Amino acid sequence: MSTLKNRLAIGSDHAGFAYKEMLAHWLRDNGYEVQDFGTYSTDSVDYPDFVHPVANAITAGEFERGILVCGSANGVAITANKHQGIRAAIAWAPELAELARQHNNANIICVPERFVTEEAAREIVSKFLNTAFEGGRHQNRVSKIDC
Ligand SMILES: O=C(CO)[C@H](O)[C@H](O)[C@H](O)COP(=O)(O)O
Repeated sequence: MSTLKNRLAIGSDHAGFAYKEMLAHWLRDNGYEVQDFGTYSTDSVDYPDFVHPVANAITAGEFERGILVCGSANGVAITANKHQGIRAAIAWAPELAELARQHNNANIICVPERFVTEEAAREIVSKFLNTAFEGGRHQNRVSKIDC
């Protein structure tokens, strides 16, 4: 049964394509419903073209959480965070994904394909999906992000 909790939006540019494909297959094998917003090859593209649709789908309430992949994760994070209500965090280690959920209530995790292994990428995404926001003092801060 499809619930918002197990529906995920995923996107990448060409430099994140391989890991986006790997992560999408792995997540589907683990029971998630994954909508792939592209890109769909390693042909050079512009990451904003594939980030904005993911961010828009989340802010529209179609998904609670998203995964974005590019070479360094910088481009996809910078772009996603232009959207009100998006809290996109870069993580190159599982601990950073965990903190992004615990302290920042991140709703998008950005993975740097060119700087982490496939296994690390899966661990990062797993931490992102399986860590709760701590609220409390952190909620006061998160509530002040959108201007
Ligand atoms: O924004 C980025 C760099 O900080 C992303 O990592 C892109 O994937 C990267 O810029 C793509 O680089 P390329 O040389 O055009 O493959």
